[in-house]
Amino acid sequence: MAYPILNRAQGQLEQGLPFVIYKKPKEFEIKGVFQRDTQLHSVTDFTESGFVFAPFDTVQSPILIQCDEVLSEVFTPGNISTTKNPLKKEVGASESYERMVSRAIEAIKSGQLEKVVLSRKKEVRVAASALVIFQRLVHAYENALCYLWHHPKIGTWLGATPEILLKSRGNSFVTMSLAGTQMVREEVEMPEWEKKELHEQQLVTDYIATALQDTTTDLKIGDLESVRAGQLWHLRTKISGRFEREKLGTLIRALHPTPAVCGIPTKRAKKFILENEHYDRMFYTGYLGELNLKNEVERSTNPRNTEQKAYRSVLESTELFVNLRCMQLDGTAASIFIGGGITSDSDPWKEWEETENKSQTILKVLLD
Ligand SMILES: C=C(O[C@H]1C=CC=C(C(=O)O)[C@@H]1O)C(=O)O
Repeated sequence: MAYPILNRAQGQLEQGLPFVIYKKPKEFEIKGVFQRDTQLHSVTDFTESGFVFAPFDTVQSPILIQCDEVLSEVFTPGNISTTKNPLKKEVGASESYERMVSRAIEAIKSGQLEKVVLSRKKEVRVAASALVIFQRLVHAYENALCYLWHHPKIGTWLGATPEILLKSRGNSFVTMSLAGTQMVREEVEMPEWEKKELHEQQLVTDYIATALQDTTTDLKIGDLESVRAGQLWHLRTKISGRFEREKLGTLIRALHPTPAVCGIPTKRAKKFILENEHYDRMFYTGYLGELNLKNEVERSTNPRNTEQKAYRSVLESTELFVNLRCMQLDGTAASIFIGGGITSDSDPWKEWEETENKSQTILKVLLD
């Protein structure tokens, strides 16, 4: 294996011990958090430190992998093969998804909901191992958080997500409103967005801004941007501000689940999801990442004086991502999770196609 940290992960898998290996967006480092026993730790008040893995349903506690050992290794980007042929799209499975989307549109038009994010699970057989898939992910998706997470009492998950839930250091934080999807067409430099997508994303931005008002100060809503995630474009607005460190748990609870993965109003959208999707999302559309992790930061004592030596200080930071474009791996059986936001302007067939397009992010790294 190209990286010793991957051998360490392989050893952990063989011994049936919990771990996570991951690469953050645009960073050139693979990190690993390894736990020495099989205990299932959970997060209770967000003062804990470790790697958090939270389900969509807030009724269940987030899981924590404890930092018994933390390793990191320089990552060198390069091409490794992923499939180049467009994969055959599933035929015939679309009807029940389209019916569910139509029910959601009716609920929205009748005023019960404003927006709801619906999803499904796609099952495929794979020959590649978890570690091989992880390596393909980190090479294919430079701008995503790519991860392989394992706990013997829960299972194995992998993914490449473009969405930040919360990034905080000291008293400042950044989050984002990400919604609206279209396929990349290489002949078009920048995508054009329809009213439906702009509306869908604006709903998310407005919701987040309102949800954060009581817990934060100096709230800034950034510009609307088009961002690329693999073969997909999304609309994104960065939202930043300041908060009191002791309120980290309140902030996370205010953000999750955002209308980018659940809907508006949250409670009714969640009820609609639980009653209509007919499968368990588990950790898909939950969140994952570093919670109160100590990171060494290089600082200059005086930025104007270049001769003065830099010194290292240790800062606690939290960096959480929404668990999108992910899969659960059980031996050779992979379940890929995909979904999309439904508003009154949605077209059931297009929504089905969007989930098919999103599934390519993971399918691309599964085939041999
Ligand atoms: C729920 C998913 O995407 C969300 C994030 C970005 C764009 C979305 C959309 O266009 O609908 C969704 O809100 C998913 O990819 O499974």
